Amino acid sequence: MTLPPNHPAIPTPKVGVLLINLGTPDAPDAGSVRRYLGEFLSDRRVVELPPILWQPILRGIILTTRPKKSAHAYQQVWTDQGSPLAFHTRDTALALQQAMGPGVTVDWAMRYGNPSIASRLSAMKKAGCDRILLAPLYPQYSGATTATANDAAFAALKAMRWQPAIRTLPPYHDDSAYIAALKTAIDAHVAALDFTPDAILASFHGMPERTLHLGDPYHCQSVKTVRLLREALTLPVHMSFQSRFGRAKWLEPETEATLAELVRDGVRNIAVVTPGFSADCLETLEEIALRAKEAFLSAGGEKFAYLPCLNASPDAITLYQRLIGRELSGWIDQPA
Ligand SMILES: C=CC1=C(C)c2cc3[nH]c(cc4nc(cc5[nH]c(cc1n2)c(C)c5CCC(=O)O)C(CCC(=O)O)=C4C)c(C)c3C=C
Ligand SMILES: [Fe+2]
Ligand SMILES: [Fe+2]
Repeated sequence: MTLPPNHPAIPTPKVGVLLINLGTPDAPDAGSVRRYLGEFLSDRRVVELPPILWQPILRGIILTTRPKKSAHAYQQVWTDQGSPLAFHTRDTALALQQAMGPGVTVDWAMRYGNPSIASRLSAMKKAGCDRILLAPLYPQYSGATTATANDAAFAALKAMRWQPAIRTLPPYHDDSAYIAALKTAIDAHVAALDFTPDAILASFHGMPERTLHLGDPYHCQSVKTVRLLREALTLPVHMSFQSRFGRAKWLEPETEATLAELVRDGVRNIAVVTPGFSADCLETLEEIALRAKEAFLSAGGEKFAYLPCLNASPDAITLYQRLIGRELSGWIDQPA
């Protein structure tokens, strides 16, 4: 049968993996930060208030005051490669592509800002990917991170006549490969320090406390990660939540308050890790490595080290190959 002239060419089927992270402004200036925060904080998975109440506060107060302050913070961590969150996520995709070989197409996208999930899904589709694994890089599941990343992907698929088949990466907070990657990285970073920490503090991004009561598993999954880390590491491991936003009650204990309390309990030398972040970003490099350090030292602490996220390290690539290879079972001949 001859195909009609407008019939789409049928490409050779390919498997794709889309790594997804939160998103970041395009530049560290107030205008770019305002655009980014406007999109991020209008997501009802992030701020769970009726738009009729929230949008006037967002547009009238937050977006008129916060972008300038946040832009200043971004300037302190920005590099010649751009925003750390973006370039670490890009480097992770490039290294994973190398590791997985040409049988799988690995790409990356951001939930807010660029490159958008819709644009990368469309590019993958054009490149012939008919089976795509969405991989939100959040070890602990939350509606505000994992679910909204998948929502954005499904919203983009809604506009496609011929959709690829989709799978999504489950949370990996208690996966032995994740705990092993964290342990290897933490042990190596601690061994390279010029002091021996009295303790480790694992600081997770906070969430409004009501999300826990409404059934979001983020808090419990973070607690389980810490329990498993305690079993894997020799140093004592404490836990806290950072990055408070707004007036509601957030998960406790809060990071800076915990650091001050640790000093009161006699801890002088500390190493802080952020196992809930797959890549270093504003919240780790500015809030922890700069501001929390300052708070710890002013409270009477003596030595503070921030240990980097897994980023695109060989440990991270081994981890993602394992997690992703498992989810691609039946889609590729041999799980990676
Ligand atoms: C209601 C507000 C927020 C919720 C809920 C929230 C959850 C949440 N966020 C991350 C990871 C990241 N957040 C980052 C920045 C950031 N987060 C909020 C607010 C909420 N986050 C704001 C306003 C900002 C922007 C910076 C600022 O103005 O202070 C980032 C870093 C982005 C970057 O560009 O580097 C990450 C990563 C998680 C994991 C999470 C829930 C579990
Ligand atoms: Fe956040
Ligand atoms: Fe912050």
